[in-house]
Amino acid sequence: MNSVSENTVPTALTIAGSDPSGGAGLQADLKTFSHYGIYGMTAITCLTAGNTQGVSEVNPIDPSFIRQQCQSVIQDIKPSVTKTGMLFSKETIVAVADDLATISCPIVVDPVMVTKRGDILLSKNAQNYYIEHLLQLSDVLTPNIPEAELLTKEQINNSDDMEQAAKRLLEMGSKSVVIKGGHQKESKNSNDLFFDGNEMIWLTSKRYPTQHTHGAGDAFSAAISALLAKGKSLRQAAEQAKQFIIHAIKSAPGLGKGQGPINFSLSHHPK
Ligand SMILES: Nc1ncnc2c1ncn2[C@@H]1O[C@H](COP(=O)(O)OP(=O)(O)OP(=O)(O)O)[C@@H](O)[C@H]1O
Ligand SMILES: Cc1ncc(CO)c(N)n1
Repeated sequence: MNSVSENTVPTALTIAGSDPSGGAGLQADLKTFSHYGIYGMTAITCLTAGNTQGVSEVNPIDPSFIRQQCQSVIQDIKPSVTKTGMLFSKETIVAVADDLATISCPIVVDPVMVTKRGDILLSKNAQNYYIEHLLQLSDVLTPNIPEAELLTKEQINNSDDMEQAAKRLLEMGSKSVVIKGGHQKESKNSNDLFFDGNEMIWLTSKRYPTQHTHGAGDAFSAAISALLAKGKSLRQAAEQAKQFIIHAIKSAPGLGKGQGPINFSLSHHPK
């Protein structure tokens, strides 16, 4: 095998599903990487027929072909960071874990399972495969609240519960966690929680009265990934990604008939 040459620019590989409407999934990841000047690469896990109104169909890619895509990339261009998004099936989680175990770069695992609308993006009971195969490989785990509940098997009703869940997810194997707080619809705030086993930090924001947050979770995790690729610390990456997502939600372009995408063209936002 040829050795992988050193990169001239930071790079990021996303192992994720496709959202044809362009606001979520690998499309959100690539747009976010570009915002930060990161060269983005993809291994596609599934094709969704989805848009701002929901996901109507999922067409999974054969796990052996997902591995082939990963290998094509990593044997050629070294990722500075690797992120996982929608994996959809148990078989894909296991296949992707095998590839991640051989990669020497920070790994961001976004355990995509369920959207705010309730679309199921992971087959039933597959969360246990995340626990067995992916948690211990992740440098940063970025669940939303329902995903953190499914992983810890504990309900989250308030910020104390979020703090307990963060501690539990580290005990379960992840090196650090950012729990995304966007699902607390009754709250005035949309606060996320960062914990690396040492520092526990609330990433605070008011909750904007908007439904245009399609793909916000993907973009937030992608921004953390991009900032890690640029050499930021975990804490800096989480804090700066939070500012990015606040601006991207505030200036959403208002596209689509449902939950519209965020704004990926933040020319004035610091990178
Ligand atoms: N209405 C809102 N106002 C401000 N911030 C928000 C709002 N909704 C979500 N966020 C922020 O967006 C980011 C994504 O959080 P969320 O919990 O929605 O993730 P998610 O469910 O994975 O998203 P998705 O599945 O839509 O990609 C977090 O930083 C969260 O705080
Ligand atoms: C492909 C894909 N990945 C992730 C999400 C969650 O935002 C979505 N809606 N679609």
